[in-house]
Amino acid sequence: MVESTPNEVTALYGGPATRRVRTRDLMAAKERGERWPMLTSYDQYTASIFDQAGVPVLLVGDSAANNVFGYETTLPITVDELLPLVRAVVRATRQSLIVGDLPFGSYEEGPAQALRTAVRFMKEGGCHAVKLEGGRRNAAQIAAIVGAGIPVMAHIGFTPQSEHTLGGYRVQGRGDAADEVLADAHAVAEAGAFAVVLEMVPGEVAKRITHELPIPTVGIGAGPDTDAQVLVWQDMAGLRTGKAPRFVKRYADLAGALTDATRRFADEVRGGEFPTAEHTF
Ligand SMILES: Nc1nc(=O)c2c([nH]1)NC[C@@H]1CN(c3ccc(C(=O)N[C@@H](CCC(=O)O)C(=O)O)cc3)CN21
Ligand SMILES: CC(C)C(=O)C(=O)O
Ligand SMILES: [Mg+2]
Repeated sequence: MVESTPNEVTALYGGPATRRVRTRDLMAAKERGERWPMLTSYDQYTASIFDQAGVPVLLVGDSAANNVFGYETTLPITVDELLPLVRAVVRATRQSLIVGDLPFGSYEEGPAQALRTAVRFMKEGGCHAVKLEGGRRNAAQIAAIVGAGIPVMAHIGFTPQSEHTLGGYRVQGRGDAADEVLADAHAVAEAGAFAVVLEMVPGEVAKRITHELPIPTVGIGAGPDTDAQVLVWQDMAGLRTGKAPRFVKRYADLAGALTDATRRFADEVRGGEFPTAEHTF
């Protein structure tokens, strides 16, 4: 058993904490059978809100490519573009564990490149762990980064950085292909990953992986039986409009709220109702 203090429990339940969540707290939560939430964050205000709301793990995802910078896919984003967002999220938080997502092209060349990039994320980004995509094919990269004392979150199943090989946004591991995803899951755990994201994997496959692996599984489109669940925050809060993936649940209508606020501000400026004396020096 991994030891846990009451503080660790409250952090994962979403209550007040006096210190950062650590990877061993997530392992302890798995052993207690507790599920936990994870969200992406790319800026100080959302980071601070999610941290205070008790989300134990925040991911500064390479999905900033499409959700911040307006690229079509995650492929174009660079380390230099993502690192300032990592720094912002780290500075704005006190209890969440911050994971930095290694961009496409920053780790595939081999363990040396992967370690060099991971070290930049820790030194310049100040995050507490890094994440990279790929199972067996990147197990050596995971082992090299972990060997240097940097916690790694793996990401298997549908890996957006390889969408052109996978043939688009498609569920991975259906039927016979389940063995491939299982082999990837065991490979990343053996390489030393502290957790693994399972993206768009059949629920039964994700359930089996979750039972077989000693490390926490984080599902996105992987059903209800993973140890944790992650969503892109703009999907969760309804800031992003348009058709969302089937695995998304919207918990707010931020796009609607912001559109309404914007229209009222614009109307009041046009009508001479803003500013008034109270806004004037
Ligand atoms: N805003 C946002 N949310 C995400 O979940 C997300 C990103 N961005 N960017 C990086 C990747 C890309 N991801 C995606 C993007 C789209 C689908 C999607 O359109 N899925 C459809 C089609 C599935 C199918 O064809 O079988 C779905 O209905 O789920 C899935 C995952 C997940 N990640
Ligand atoms: C969807 C999560 C797991 C991710 O990798 C990202 O947001 O970049
Ligand atoms: Mg990502």
